[in-house]
Amino acid sequence: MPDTPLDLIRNFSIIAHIDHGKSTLADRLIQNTGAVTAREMKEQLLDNMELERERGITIKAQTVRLAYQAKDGKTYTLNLMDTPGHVDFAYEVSRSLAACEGSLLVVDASQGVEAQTLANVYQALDANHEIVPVLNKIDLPAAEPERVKQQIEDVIGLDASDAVEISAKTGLNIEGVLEAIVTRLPAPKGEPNATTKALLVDSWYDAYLGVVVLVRIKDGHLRKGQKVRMMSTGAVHTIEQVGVFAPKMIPVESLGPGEMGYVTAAIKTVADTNVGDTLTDDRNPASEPLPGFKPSIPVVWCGLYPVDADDFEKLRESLAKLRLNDSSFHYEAETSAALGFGYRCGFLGLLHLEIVQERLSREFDLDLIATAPSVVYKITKTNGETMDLHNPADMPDGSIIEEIQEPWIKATIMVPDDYLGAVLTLCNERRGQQVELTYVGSRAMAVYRLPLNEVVFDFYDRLKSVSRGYASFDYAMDGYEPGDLVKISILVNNEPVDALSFMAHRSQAERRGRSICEKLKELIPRQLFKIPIQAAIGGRVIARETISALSKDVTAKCYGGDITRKRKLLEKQKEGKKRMRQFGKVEIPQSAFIAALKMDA
Ligand SMILES: Nc1nc2c(ncn2[C@@H]2O[C@H](COP(=O)(O)OP(=O)(O)OP(=O)(O)O)[C@@H](O)[C@H]2O)c(=O)[nH]1
Repeated sequence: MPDTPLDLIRNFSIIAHIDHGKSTLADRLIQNTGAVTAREMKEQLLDNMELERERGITIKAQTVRLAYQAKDGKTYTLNLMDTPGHVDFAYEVSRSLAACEGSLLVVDASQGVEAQTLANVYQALDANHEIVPVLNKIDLPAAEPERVKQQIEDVIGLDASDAVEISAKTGLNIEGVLEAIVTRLPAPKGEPNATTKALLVDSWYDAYLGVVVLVRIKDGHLRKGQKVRMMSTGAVHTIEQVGVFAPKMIPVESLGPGEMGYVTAAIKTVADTNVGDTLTDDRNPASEPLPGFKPSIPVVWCGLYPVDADDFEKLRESLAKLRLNDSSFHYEAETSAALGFGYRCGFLGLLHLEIVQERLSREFDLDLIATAPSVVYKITKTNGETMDLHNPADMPDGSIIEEIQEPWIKATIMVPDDYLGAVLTLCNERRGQQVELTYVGSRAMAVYRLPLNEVVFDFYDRLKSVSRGYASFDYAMDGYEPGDLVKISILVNNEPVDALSFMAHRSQAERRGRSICEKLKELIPRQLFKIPIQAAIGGRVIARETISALSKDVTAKCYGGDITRKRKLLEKQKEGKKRMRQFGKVEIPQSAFIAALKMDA
C-alpha cells in the first residue's frame, strides 16, 4: 500500500473550554465525512467511557481518521485527535498536541473566552500549532460572534477576523470547518526513507487485542512483522497488527510518515509502554529519540480503604484493573491503625481523584473510605536527609524537621465583575498572592499564586458558590516553597485516628482543627460514655469538643412481647454496624468520615 502523500494529510486537535461544544463538533465532523452513518452514530462517539458520557467530560485521548473530499477536488486524510479539556489532564493534552500540527479553537459565541480556553491555547502555541478559531453555538440568541472575535484578539492575541462561525448542534457551516482544516492548517512533514521514528501518544488495554499503542509516525514506517524498539527502555517487540481508527479499528499494511494509527505487539501491560517514548526499527534504529514528554506526576494523594475489610482483595484487583488503562494513576499498599489495610493512591488532580473513586464504586461495586486528600510535601530533616511526604500519618517528629516545602500553583480565574470581590476574598483566605488583575470586557481575569494544599479540599466548590457558578478556573503547578506547616492529629476518646490527620498552615491550624472537631461531634452518635474529641499539633491540644454520654436501650421502644419486631430492630442495628468503624471503645459511622473529610474549613 503506498503512503498517503504528506500534502493530503492534516493532523489536528480541538481545544475548548468545557461545554463549549468540542464533542458535538467532533461528532459532526465524523458524520459529515461519512465515517459513520447517522444511524450508527452514537452520540458523542469519542467519549466512549460510560462515565465520561454521563459526566460530560472527556478523559482519554482518542483519535479518528476521516476522509474528506475538499472543494479543490482532492481527498484528504484528516486525523482528529481528541483531547481532554480538564486541567487535571493537562499532560494528556500536551502529548496529544505534540502529535498534531494544528488546532481548532472552539469558543462558545454566547460565553466567550474562559480560563481553560486560555490554558489550552497556550499549550497549543507551545506545540507550535497553527490555530483556527471556531465560534460555536451561533444559533443561540445570546451569541455575540463579533464581541467574542474581539475578545479572542484582545486576550489571546490571535487574528480572529476569519474565525469560522458555526452551530455544531444544528450542523450549520461544518463544511466551513472542514475547508479551514484543509486550507489553513499545515500538512505534516516527514521522511519516508529515513529510519523509523514514531511517537507513542497513548496506550490502553483492550480485552481482545491486549495492549494497543496509539502512534504518530514522524519518519519511516511501521509494518506488521517489523521488530520495533522502545527507545526509553530498549524493549523489543514484534508488531502483530497495524491499523487506523475509522473510527472502528481497521488493520492496514503499514503506516507512513505523518500518519496516526495503532500497533499491537504482544505487549503485556500498559506499564511497559511509556507515553512520549519513541518507537524505532530494531535493525536500523534511530540515534536520537523524538523530543520527549515530561512524565505525569501525581500531585494529590489519598488513602482508599474498603469499608468492609473482606473487600480488600477486591480493591486490590480493581486498582490493578484501573491502572491497566490509566498509567497516570498510582497506588501502593498501606496500613492504617484505624482503617486497616488499604492503598495510598496518587492522582493528577482532584477531578482525577473523583473519577477514580467513582469508577471504583460504580464499576467495581466497592464501598470505600477515602482519607483527606493531601499534596506532596518535601521535607528536609535536621540531618540533611530529604523525603517526599505523601501521607500526613508518615510525618516525622517535629524535632527532626529542618524545613517543609509545599507545592504552589498559578491559578487563572475569570469571573463577572459582580462576583470579583467575593472571589478575591476567597483567594486571600487561602493564602493567595495576587499576580495580575485585568479585565476582558465585563469579566475580570485574576491570576493568583496559591498553595495547592489550600485548593485540594474544596476550592472549586467554594469558587462556584461565591460566584454563583460563573467563575471559571484553571491552574498550572508553580514550584515548591518553604512554609510554616504542621500536622494536625485528631483524637477520638484519646485515640489518634490517623485517617483524619491532615497537614495545614499554622495560621489555619486552629480554625480547621476546631471545625473538624465540631463536625465530628455532630456526626458521631452519642454512646454510653463521654467522648472527648480533640485536635492536636504534636502533644498540644488546639481544639476540643465533648460528646456527652447517653443511656439508650433501642429495644425499649418495642413495648413488651412483640418478639419479631424486636428481632427486626436488632437486625437493622446490626446492618448499621457494618458501616461503622471501631476506634478503641468508640464506633464511628462511615458517613462521619466522609463528611468530616469533606471539611470546608
Ligand atoms: N445551542 C447550541 N448548543 C450546542 C452547540 N454545540 C454544542 N451544544 C451543546 O453544548 C453542550 C456541551 O457540548 P459538548 O460538545 O458536550 O461540549 P464539550 O466541549 O465537548 O464538553 P467536554 O467534553 O465536557 O469538554 C451540549 O449540551 C451540547 O448539546 C451549538 O452549536 N448550539
